[in-house]
Amino acid sequence: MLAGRTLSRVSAPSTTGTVQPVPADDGSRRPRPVVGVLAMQGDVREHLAALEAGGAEAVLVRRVEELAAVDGIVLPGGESTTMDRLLTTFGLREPLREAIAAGLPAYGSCAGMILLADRLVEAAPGQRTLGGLDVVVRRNAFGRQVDSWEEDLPMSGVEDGPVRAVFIRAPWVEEAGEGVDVLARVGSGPAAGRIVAVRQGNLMATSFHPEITGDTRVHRAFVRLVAARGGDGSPAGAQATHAS
Ligand SMILES: NC(=O)CC[C@H](N)C(=O)O
Repeated sequence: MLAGRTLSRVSAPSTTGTVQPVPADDGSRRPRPVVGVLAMQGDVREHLAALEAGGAEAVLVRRVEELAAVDGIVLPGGESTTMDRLLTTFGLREPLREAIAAGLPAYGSCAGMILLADRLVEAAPGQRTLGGLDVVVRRNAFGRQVDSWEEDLPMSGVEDGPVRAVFIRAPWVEEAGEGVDVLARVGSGPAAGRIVAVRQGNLMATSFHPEITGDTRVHRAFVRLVAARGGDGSPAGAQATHAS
């Protein structure tokens, strides 16, 4: 899918008359991966902008056909119980769950982390997740006194200094399975030491919202993960074709 898009969109005739690809913005010749943002509810626009700035072609995903066309997907911040209901209404729950289980790279921020968790503490009655991450996530973990919290946190896989972590009625990872890499923990305050960013294979999640800070390094890290999957011999996009 990636190669096809490049040829149709960014090819230009050279002076010798042969067709040569135009290098991408970052100077590499790799095409931009197509990354969807689940657009049921939440801060969809912020993720679209951060993904575009982070080197992806960002598209909305509301329907199964749109899901089948992406190389990776972002599950935004918002309200996980509402997204849970809308996933069923839009007929996306099973296709998305299957695509993630089959290896579609996914990044969840805040409510998105909740959607990716295999197990929840403080779930709303009847609330379901898509799963994929071998973690226990506690919803609204910071409690009433620390409803929102901001801190600069070092995050592994993100170079050039700490990221501004903005927590809004945020979850944290209460337990992480053996295959889960912890990327960041809260550094101070009552929640010090709590796990707030993780990666497991093609899945990433943060309790915080990098999409609202103007710092695109976390999205860039996810776009690299998506691009690596497409470029490592596995057919990019193939993971989602079963969903159509
Ligand atoms: N900012 C957020 O995404 C908050 C998550 C919200 N508390 C939930 O359970 O979905």
